[in-house]
Amino acid sequence: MILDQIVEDKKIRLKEHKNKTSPDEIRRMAEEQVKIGSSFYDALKKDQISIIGEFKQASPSLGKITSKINLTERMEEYNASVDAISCLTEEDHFLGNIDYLRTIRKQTKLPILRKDFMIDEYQFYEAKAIQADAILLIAAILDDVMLKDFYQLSTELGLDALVEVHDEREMERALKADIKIIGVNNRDLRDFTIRLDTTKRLSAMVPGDKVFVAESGIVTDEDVLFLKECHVDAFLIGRAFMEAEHPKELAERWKKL
Ligand SMILES: O=C(O)c1ccccc1NCC(=O)[C@H](O)[C@H](O)COP(=O)(O)O
Repeated sequence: MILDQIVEDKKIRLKEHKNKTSPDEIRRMAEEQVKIGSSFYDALKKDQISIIGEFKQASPSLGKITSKINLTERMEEYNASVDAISCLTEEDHFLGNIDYLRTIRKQTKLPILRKDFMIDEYQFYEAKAIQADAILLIAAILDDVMLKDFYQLSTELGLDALVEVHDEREMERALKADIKIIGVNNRDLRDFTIRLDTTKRLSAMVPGDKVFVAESGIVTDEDVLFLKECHVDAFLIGRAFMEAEHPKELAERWKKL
């Protein structure tokens, strides 16, 4: 499965990162950071629907999405219309980079989610050092012990954690670990098919005190209306915004629907 390949490539990248900035140094950098971004949790836990606008240049399912985007113009639109930013920092499959997140940080006080494949403590200190406000934990690549330990480490570092699940079993694991922010990825990572019905199916399991996020495959008004019926707190939107000339228009329309 693609996740196995991504994790293998991530291990190689991790070695490179650790050679460039040692674990001791990255911890020191993390400790020195003063928080700039607002709370990711608070941005999603509102009465109205929230939108997380993603920056991603490519993905395994879509290939290259954009040629060259004007980051400053995009950030002006995101700053005026979305509630949080998601920034891919994975290099090999999404063409992301931690420097990309650093650049975005300079242009916003909105909370930033570091979207990556977190498999090692080092990445959490790195996320803090580059001034991310939240990280993604993918249940499919973490066992229960790793999920618990990484969640605790995130909390200790003042990072919110969005825990991503794909099915009932992973949802049960997230609930058992008492995770506050749970996202359902509608993309089946075995064949990349999108089924928004996954959010609907799993919504029945989510207690009202959780922040519930629908991720992936949200591109039309009908998609937004369907997911609003599933009582989600937030949408995470990548492709539709990256391909739109003006993501602000889409975000404003979808909030009002
Ligand atoms: O999108 C992929 O191909 C993919 C493959 C393997 C792991 C994760 C993948 N996607 C990451 C995401 O979660 C999406 O970037 C995010 O939910 C936004 O999705 P979309 O709005 O469909 O671009």
